[in-house]
Amino acid sequence: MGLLIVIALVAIAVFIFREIYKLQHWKRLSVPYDGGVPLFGNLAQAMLQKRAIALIQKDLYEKYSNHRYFGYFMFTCPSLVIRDLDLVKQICIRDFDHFTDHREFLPVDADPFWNKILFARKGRDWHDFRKLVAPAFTQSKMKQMFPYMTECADRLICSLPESKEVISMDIHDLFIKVANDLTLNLAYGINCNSFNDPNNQFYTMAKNEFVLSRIKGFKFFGAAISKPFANFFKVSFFSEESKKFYKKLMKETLAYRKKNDLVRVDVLHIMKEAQKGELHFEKEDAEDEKLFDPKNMNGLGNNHASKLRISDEDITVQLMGLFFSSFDSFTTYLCNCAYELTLNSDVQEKLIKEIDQTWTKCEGKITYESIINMKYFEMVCQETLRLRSPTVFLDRVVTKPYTIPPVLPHEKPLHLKKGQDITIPAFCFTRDEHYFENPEKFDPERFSDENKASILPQTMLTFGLGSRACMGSRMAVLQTKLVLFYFLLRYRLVPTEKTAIPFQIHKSSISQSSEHGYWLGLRQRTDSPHM
Ligand code: HEM
Repeated sequence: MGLLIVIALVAIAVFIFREIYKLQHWKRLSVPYDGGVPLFGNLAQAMLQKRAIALIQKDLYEKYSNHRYFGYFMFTCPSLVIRDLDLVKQICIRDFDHFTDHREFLPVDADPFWNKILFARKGRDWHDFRKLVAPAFTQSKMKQMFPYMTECADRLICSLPESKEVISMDIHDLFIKVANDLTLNLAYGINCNSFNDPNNQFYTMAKNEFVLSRIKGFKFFGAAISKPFANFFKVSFFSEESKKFYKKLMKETLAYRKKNDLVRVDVLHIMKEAQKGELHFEKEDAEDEKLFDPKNMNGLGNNHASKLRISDEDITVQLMGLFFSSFDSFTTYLCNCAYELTLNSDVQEKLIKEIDQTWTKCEGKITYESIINMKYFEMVCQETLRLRSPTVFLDRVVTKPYTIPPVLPHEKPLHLKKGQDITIPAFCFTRDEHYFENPEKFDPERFSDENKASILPQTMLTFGLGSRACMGSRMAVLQTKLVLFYFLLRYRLVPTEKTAIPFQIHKSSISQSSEHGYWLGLRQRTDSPHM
């Protein structure tokens, strides 16, 4: 017993010493930094739910306004925060081969399944996998899937209740059902109406699995501060039950298609094409090819022959990732856009006018081109991506040693070792007056033809930058437009007593969602050309 106590005390002492030593990381590298407490680093206020991570980063970003970078602690992990836009470009694009990976969210030993998702893959394995699936979300594929998206969005919005009164609701509840039904349709070709039948197995499973709960948050915090904790408790991103559910769903869908000789171009079909090595860029996807294709790495370039094959498990996890993105980032984006339209009725009216005109011009038969060519809609979506982007920061890990040469008089060469964590504070750039005048104002005119040239691409990082940028950005924006299109054809959004004004960023979320939900009013339109 006595020996056990001694061992425990020694282990605790070693742990504390390591934590204190880690907190000196930036001092040893002569990088400016702002303290941090053991275990929580600079995020203690976020853990106590007193200040959102976005705002903690913004405080530091403003404090170090004379620096191109500064140090901070993401829990126990020392991370270099990049303030300078040229450095952002260097890291994400020019010298990308030194920064090819994301930080490890869950160790492979704890959760091998999660580590098969493209986002979590590393180095050469990531490169080869991305190359195989890159043509999956291009313009030509979106066009092929467009009729399903339209039909689904229209059907869902049409099944909302009729009412002469303003309907007050948390629009997040509504959009999460939309996200479920749209994703199920796009991924597996399954039609489902979660408004009419909120207890259907697909929605129940997805809601339990993809809406992050406090318990999951606690598990992930444990994993973030201690790899042994993650490995010991086998902390995993998805539950065993949901893995089984989605594996079975895939198997049954494929069997049904085979039996009935059915071909449907959806994400499952496209992934199966990639598995057979039959997925390629189309001629019209030249722009996407530049965007989605990963860059050559470590000089191996295109001559490297990949032996990588896509397994059924790989497909299952990518489809679950699609659900997660839809439930999390896509729904937040949609809610934030609806919120800003509610508060900015002049913008909403202008958009409704454009929607009505488009509907009338197409005689109710909406096409891909008609949505893409709506200029004001694009401006509204871009401004939402700026002011209310779900993405608060990007992350990278140094995968090959790198030196940041000095530029400012007070700087020395900064040698970054392999494994050094990097944070790119996307939220802070969108709130910086150097880049956006009156940054807290929702103003789609920033993205008009006359004004948009002055916006620096590195300040708009919702979907990331460079070879690791989001592959679903086109799909996310297209779906957002379609849902809002059909929604605003039938309803106007108005504030109610319960609408949280001003917007407060959720204090325990890593994305920019609202602390007090999205209580908005829906007023049925009497002037709609849809009637
Ligand atoms: C509004 C919704 C979305 C937002 C804000 C978003 C944001 C992001 C961000 C910030 C990244 C990391 C980029 C980087 O580090 O440079 C990312 C990666 C990724 N996203 Fe999205 N995403 C959204 C929706 C989607 C959807 C719907 C899909 C699926 C079709 C998707 C698929 C991916 C994939 C596969 C990656 C990993 C790319 C790689 O590592 O090579 N995303 N996303």
